[in-house]
Amino acid sequence: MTAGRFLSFEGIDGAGKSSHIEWLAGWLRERGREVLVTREPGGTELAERLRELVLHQPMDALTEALLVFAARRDHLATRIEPALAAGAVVLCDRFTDATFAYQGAGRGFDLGVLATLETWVQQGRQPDLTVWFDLPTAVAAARRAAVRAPDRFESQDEAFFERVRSGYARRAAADPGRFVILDAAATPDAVRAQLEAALESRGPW
Ligand SMILES: Nc1ncnc2c1ncn2[C@@H]1O[C@H](COP(=O)(O)OP(=O)(O)O)[C@@H](O)[C@H]1O
Ligand SMILES: Cc1cn([C@H]2C[C@H](O)[C@@H](COP(=O)(O)OP(=O)(O)O)O2)c(=O)[nH]c1=O
Repeated sequence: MTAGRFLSFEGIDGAGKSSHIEWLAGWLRERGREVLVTREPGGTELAERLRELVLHQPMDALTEALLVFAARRDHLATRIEPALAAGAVVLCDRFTDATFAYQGAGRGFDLGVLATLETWVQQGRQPDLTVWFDLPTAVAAARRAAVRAPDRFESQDEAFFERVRSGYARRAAADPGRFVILDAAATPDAVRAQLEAALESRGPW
């Protein structure tokens, strides 16, 4: 049986992740792969309920970190691990790098506590590949303003998103073999071409 592959997609809000994940799912299905498209926080009934709270309910940074990891635990145990065991490619819109970027760098929450939670919850599981859609915060802000009402994160100021972007840069530097960095300020066609080239170079799929 074909081995499962776990891909995560990261970037500040408005970077273009959602727009490209569906395209990539089609690209993989054309190659005969079983694909699970999912997201965090979310991906299970319980985790989607926690997502609603995290995105809309006021809470402190520790509560926020515990809830995203609780959601992650349920998602990993009941959906991601079974899909990987069945040979699927899992495309996950955000994973633990987002926690280090948003709760860690963005909110200033203790990175050591996050690392402990990461170890407990993931028991060694990491994405095989993480695609970081990187772009200047002002470009992402302009895209967000054009399309949707902001949640608790999207309503943060530009300085917050600068910290989040730096947080992603540190995670990428610490694990360069796992990360692919895309220039997400490019046109949609150019972003897609970068993504396709990155995937081709990591095949066969
Ligand atoms: N490369 C791009 N150039 C211009 N606009 C884009 C690009 N990629 C996505 N968009 C638009 O920006 C907005 C945010 O994209 P989205 O995929 O929802 O981002 P994310 O999931 O990373 O928050 C959407 O309106 C989308 O159509
Ligand atoms: C996974 C995760 C997401 N988040 C935040 C980042 C995003 O602002 C928000 C939801 O992510 P996302 O699904 O990208 O939002 P949208 O559907 O609006 O594009 O949750 C964290 O703060 N920590 C986390 O661990």
